[in-house]
Formats: sequence, C-alpha cells, structure tokens
Amino acid sequence: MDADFWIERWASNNIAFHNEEANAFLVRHVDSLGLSAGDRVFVPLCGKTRDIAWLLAQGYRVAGVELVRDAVEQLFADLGVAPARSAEGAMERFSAKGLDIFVGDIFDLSAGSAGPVDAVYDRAALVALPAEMRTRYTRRLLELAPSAPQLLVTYVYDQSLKAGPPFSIDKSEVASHYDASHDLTLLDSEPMEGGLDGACDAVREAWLITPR
Ligand SMILES: C[S@@+](CC[C@H](N)C(=O)[O-])C[C@H]1O[C@@H](n2cnc3c(N)ncnc32)[C@H](O)[C@@H]1O
Repeated sequence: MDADFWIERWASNNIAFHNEEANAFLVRHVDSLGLSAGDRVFVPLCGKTRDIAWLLAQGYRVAGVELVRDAVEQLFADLGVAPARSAEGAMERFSAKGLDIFVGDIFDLSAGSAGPVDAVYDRAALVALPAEMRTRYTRRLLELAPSAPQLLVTYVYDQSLKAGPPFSIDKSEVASHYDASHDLTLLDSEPMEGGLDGACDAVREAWLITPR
C-alpha cells in the first residue's frame, strides 16, 4: 500500500471505505474521550470522511492528514467551505474555521506543524495499513499526540480468508502497539451485517486508548 495505491483508489473513485453518515461508534462513544467544546481532534488518514463534519458540528476543532489532494478538495467541497491554502513544512495545509487538513504523508507531518491535539480518532486508518507499516504509524501518532486519548475503530476477521485493506486488527495487536504506555478499553463490538465485503464474517470494534 504505497502512495500510488491510494492515488489510484481516489482517481478511480474506488472508495468504498467512504461512508455518507458519521460513524456510529464515533457518535456513540465520543463522550468517552472527555472532550470539551473547542478541543482539537486529530483524524489521521482522513480521506473525505463525514466524521469531520460531525465533529465540527459538535463544537470541536479538527486537524487531519491525508495523502491525496483530490480527497481533501472533495472534503472541503462537501463541507461547502473554501479553504485557505499554505505551505507547512513538507505538507500543504488547507484551513477553514476550526479545521486544518495537512495534505501529504503522515510520516512527513511534524508535531510542531500538527499543533495541539486533545484526542485522536482513528477510523479506517490503522486498518488501512499493511503490518509492516503499522508500528511506524502508531509510533508517529504517539509522537504527534503523546498525551491524547484515542478512539480507535477496528475490524476483526480471519485474515487468511481475505486480503486487506482493511486489515484485521485484533486485541493482541492493539495491545502490541499501545499497552506499554496506555490503558485499553474495548468500548463496543458488533458483527458486520453481511460480513466484510461478503467475503467472511467480521466484527467491528471500538477501543478507547488512554495514556497512563
Ligand atoms: C481507508 S481510507 C480511510 C479514510 C477515512 N479515514 C475514512 O474513514 O473514510 C485511508 C486513507 O488514508 C490515506 N493515506 C494512506 N496512506 C497515507 C499516509 N501515509 N499519509 C496520509 N494519508 C494516507 C489514503 O489516501 C486514504 O484516503
């Protein structure tokens, strides 16, 4: 899953991961993050998720990072907002009231550029990455937001029955990334109706990951 894989997915509109409604786990469990109005939520690998509009509507600020510029153009078009654009280190920054989206590779985003983060919301980000990238990714998140709680949405299924993405991330893998420094709470778990792309049974899970 290199950059070309995602550029091609967006260019061919092969974006079945995109949902038109806010994620049900986010809506159900955002309170577990203990946020106050105006707090800033970091959404890694954000695509054009409608979760950003939902978070803004709750009164939070949002920062995101997304590799593909066209996805970010679509995000702002969907929001009906014209972004201000500026260079930010190796990235391009698209900004509007309460919203900063960094266009580029998350591994090129510095903590200084990303700014303050009060919580992380990861949906279809960790699960989008192959195993060999995931530890680097979770370390990056911890550098960008060392003291922020995280709401993480995962899928669990038999990886031998289907190739990712999305990849299966079970409890032991969540623990391998975070339990040295964080408390892990399984907030929710529900079977996916029709399985994962009809290929196999799967369960969606929501984790709260809190710094100790
Ligand atoms: C499966 S999609 C999920 C998008 C969004 N989180 C959602 O829920 O709709 C993964 C996104 O991550 C982006 N992406 C992949 N690798 C990235 C990287 N290294 N840095 C920033 N974005 C990346 C892709 O372009 C794609 O839009």
